[in-house]
Amino acid sequence: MNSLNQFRQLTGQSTYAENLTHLFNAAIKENIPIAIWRKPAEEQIQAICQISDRKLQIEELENAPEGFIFHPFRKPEGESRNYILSEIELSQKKNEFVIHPTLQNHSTELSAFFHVFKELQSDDKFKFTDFLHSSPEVDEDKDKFISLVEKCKQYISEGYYQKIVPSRRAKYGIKKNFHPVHELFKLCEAYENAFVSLVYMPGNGLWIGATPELLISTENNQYFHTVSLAGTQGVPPDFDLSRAAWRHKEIEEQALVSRYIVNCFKQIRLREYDENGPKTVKAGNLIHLKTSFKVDMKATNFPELASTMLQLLHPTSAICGMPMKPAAQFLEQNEGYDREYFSGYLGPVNFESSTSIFVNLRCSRVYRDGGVIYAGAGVTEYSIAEDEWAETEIKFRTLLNVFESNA
Ligand SMILES: C=C(O[C@@H]1C=C(C(=O)O)C=C[C@H]1O)C(=O)O
Repeated sequence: MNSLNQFRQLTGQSTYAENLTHLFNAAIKENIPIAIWRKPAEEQIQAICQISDRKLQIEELENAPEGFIFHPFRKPEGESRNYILSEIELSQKKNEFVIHPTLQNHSTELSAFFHVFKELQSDDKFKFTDFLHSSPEVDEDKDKFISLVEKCKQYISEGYYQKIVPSRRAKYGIKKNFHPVHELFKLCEAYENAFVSLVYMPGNGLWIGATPELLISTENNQYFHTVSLAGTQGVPPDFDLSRAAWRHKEIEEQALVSRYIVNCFKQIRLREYDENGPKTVKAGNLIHLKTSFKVDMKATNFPELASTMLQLLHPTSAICGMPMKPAAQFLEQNEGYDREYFSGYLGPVNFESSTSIFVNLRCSRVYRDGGVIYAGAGVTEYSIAEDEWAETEIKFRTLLNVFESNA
């Protein structure tokens, strides 16, 4: 029997949640990259994994094979991969495995993988945490973050910067029955407008998140989109968006991000774009200000706009600061830890003629003994340090409220 039929037999009787859980467990056990995601306002979850050992570093999105980009905040040195090739696909729509033709020469690996998958179908003792590293030391000192914000403000008032986005991280415990795939389903249910993701990359760990921030997207090689998202307020669950009121600080902070995007368009002499906003949008327990930008790549004759803008935009002033290079250097010298994939970018590339790449916010890395959660806050000359601390606390709640719920 060929591998594909073997797989069909294995999955035919199970629900999508069961198949996805076993696929995830098999990927963790075999130490192979896997990405599982659900796009904003869509119902279907999608999963891909890569069993061949090709290590791709993708820069040009337009000609990339179907896959998932997973890129850290800082550009990694040397030859590290930032891409998961779609070799085995499991979509919620079909609930059946699709094996890509590129795997034809890898039948030994494929059979070995099926074998592990099959074993795991009847192994209720499997613990994904056994295959992860232990969590690092994390400095959660409030005073240190407050003085970092004060230092940002001081440098801003001296005229070196207009905005800096310092961040911090905190540890949390995970329940005994915590399983990332189950948590992913809960996040999809709780945050229908978020890009929900679960990614495992050998050597770079396991990441889960529900981000509100699009970095770039393209549809049918015709329309390009990006957004500027900034300004944050915590709101109750039934908050009426029309009642949102914004202070000068947030309006200016978000306008800076929009200006940054417009400047990127200017650099490449792109003059025709639609700009819509700023509007108030809800992201779980928070509201933000958002402006959307849209470009017709055919009419403007910019077929490589997505790759070009990805290089120019990241890291945007929503997550790093303005001007970008000195702000990145300031963070490197003063933030006191490596952000890794937090505020990097991630998303599916060239799936059904569309690419959707998001900023990795409201995310957490899961370790053997618990999780580490990340959040940042935009600091301008009008910031109050205590408020920025409170903002990072409520950003943590986006994931933690879901992880702590018993659903
Ligand atoms: C940095 C984060 O969020 C970014 C910063 C925001 C702000 O400073 O108000 C708002 C949305 C995001 O662009 C985060 O969620 O950690």
